[in-house]
Amino acid sequence: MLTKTPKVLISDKLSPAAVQIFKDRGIEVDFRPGLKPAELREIIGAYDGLAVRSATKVTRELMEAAPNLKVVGRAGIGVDNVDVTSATARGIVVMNTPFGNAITTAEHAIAMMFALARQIPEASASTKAGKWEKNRFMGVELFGKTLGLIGCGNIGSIVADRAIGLKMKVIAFDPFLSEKRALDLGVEKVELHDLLHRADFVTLHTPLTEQTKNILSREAIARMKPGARLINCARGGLVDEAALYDALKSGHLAGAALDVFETEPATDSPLFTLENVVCTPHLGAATAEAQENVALQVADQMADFLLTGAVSNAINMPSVTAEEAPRLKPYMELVRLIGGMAGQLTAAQDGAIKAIRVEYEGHAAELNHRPLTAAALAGVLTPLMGAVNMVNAPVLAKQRGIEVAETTVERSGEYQTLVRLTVTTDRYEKSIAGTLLAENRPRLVEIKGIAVEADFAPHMLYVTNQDKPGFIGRFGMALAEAGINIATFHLGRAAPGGDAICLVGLDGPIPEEVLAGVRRLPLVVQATPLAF
Ligand SMILES: NC(=O)c1ccc[n+]([C@@H]2O[C@H](COP(=O)([O-])OP(=O)(O)OC[C@H]3O[C@@H](n4cnc5c(N)ncnc54)[C@H](O)[C@@H]3O)[C@@H](O)[C@H]2O)c1
Ligand SMILES: O=C(O)[C@H](O)COP(=O)(O)O
Repeated sequence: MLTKTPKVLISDKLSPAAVQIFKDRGIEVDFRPGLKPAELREIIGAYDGLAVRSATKVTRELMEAAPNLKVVGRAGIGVDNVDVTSATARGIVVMNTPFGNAITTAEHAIAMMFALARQIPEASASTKAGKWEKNRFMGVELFGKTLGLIGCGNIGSIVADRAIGLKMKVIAFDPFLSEKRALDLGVEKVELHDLLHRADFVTLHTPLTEQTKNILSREAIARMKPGARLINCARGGLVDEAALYDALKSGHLAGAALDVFETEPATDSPLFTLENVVCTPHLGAATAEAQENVALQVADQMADFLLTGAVSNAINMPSVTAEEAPRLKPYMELVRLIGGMAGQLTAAQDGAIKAIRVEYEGHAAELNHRPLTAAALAGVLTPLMGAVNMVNAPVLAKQRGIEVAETTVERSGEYQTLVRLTVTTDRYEKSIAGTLLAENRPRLVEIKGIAVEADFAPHMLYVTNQDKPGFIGRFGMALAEAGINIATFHLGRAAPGGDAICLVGLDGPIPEEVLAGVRRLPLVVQATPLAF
């Protein structure tokens, strides 16, 4: 959430509805579709949010030039034009609008299937050319034919519904489609080789990922039923275009309808020379209704995130609803503080973190934990790795093999609400717990199982010592002699004469030589400066 007015750039042709939403929500917005990549890199540094369709390539280089960028909003579904891995590493939220153009795109796939079956584009061009070639265009019926869906998610299932209405038999290959969902949709779940062997029409509806890239390879195309027709309204990279050309040219396939291409804009392709190929320039989502839907949705989602911290439809972080965001806000601060303290103490002791556990007790147990745990991880990791936020923290923790666990205890103990964070390194385990007091004031209540009540101050000094007479006097004197004012002073101990903790709030950072002096005092075990 920002304190200054956020600024958003719209770099693709979005409906003007998006501009209006941003303005209405008090966000500064610039509408600059059609910028060249270098021009975009020049100006992106000024923006907190970037709204795109598929034309803008949100690359690592672009994001490196965008130190203020917090959110990329995709007005549409496919995010293959966004380097999500780099965005995540940089702590940038990537969100899309998963449903806004699904019906429109499914309708386009059905339109393409009809266009292929009846050669409508060629027949139209011939008729307009005055040829009246009534005998040239012999089509095929869809009735009773088998339609093979590769990918049966939002769009695939709408295509299935419409095709069943046309009395087609629908089969689907989708590893994530359950038998129950297939049954509900009225489609038969099959393996890819079976689908290729049986389908008269094959239609693609998967995202473009490392797994789906080239899913219709030369070998897969060779296995398609002779005379079959292909429809691709998903992504160009799903199909080997050279192999498709060969299969169409040889007559192995009867036709293909392509809305998407490996390289876009596609202004030249051998496929364009073939009569049995129908093409549209990535028009799947191009209806007034769909464009209005995705523009409104992406603008609202981005505004919610920038203004309130609510997160919907993010690809790379857990959701936070608009209702949850204000409830989570004070806890976000609490976990940032206790996480930051744990991280600073870990950094001071040079331990390699093996595990981080976050326990939520009482009221805290009732909250949406995933974003809180992500924020706690960010708190721990920031002192060790530099700027980490709740977007990249879980990924960084995973990359470093840190085991992350969350537990909830519904019943509250001494505090009505409590969050305890435990960091386990290769050498020790350290826990820090905090609560929220009246008006959501964060309060530290426990360190290493020892009760220590303290407010967080921007500068603190954490000292562990042996609980023996003389420490407090010498410690106070050391700071006083250096002219350092103690703002707050908090003590705790495991047992009389045992390990003790002293946490002081200071008016500013402690100078190195004073810190060294404190470390040399008798009974002091360690002294670590903390900044929040
Ligand atoms: N032409 C256009 O203008 C246009 C418009 C919208 C969407 N799209 C494309 O359509 C794609 C699908 O959109 P959606 O809303 O249906 O997405 P979705 O996430 O709802 O569905 C995708 C489906 O693909 C399945 N899948 C994933 N990997 C697979 C694999 N290896 N093999 C088979 N199935 C696999 C998933 O399980 C899921 O069910 C988008 O990712 C986008 O690239 C294109
Ligand atoms: O993935 C999508 O939503 C479609 O490919 C639409 O792309 P577009 O917004 O560039 O039309």
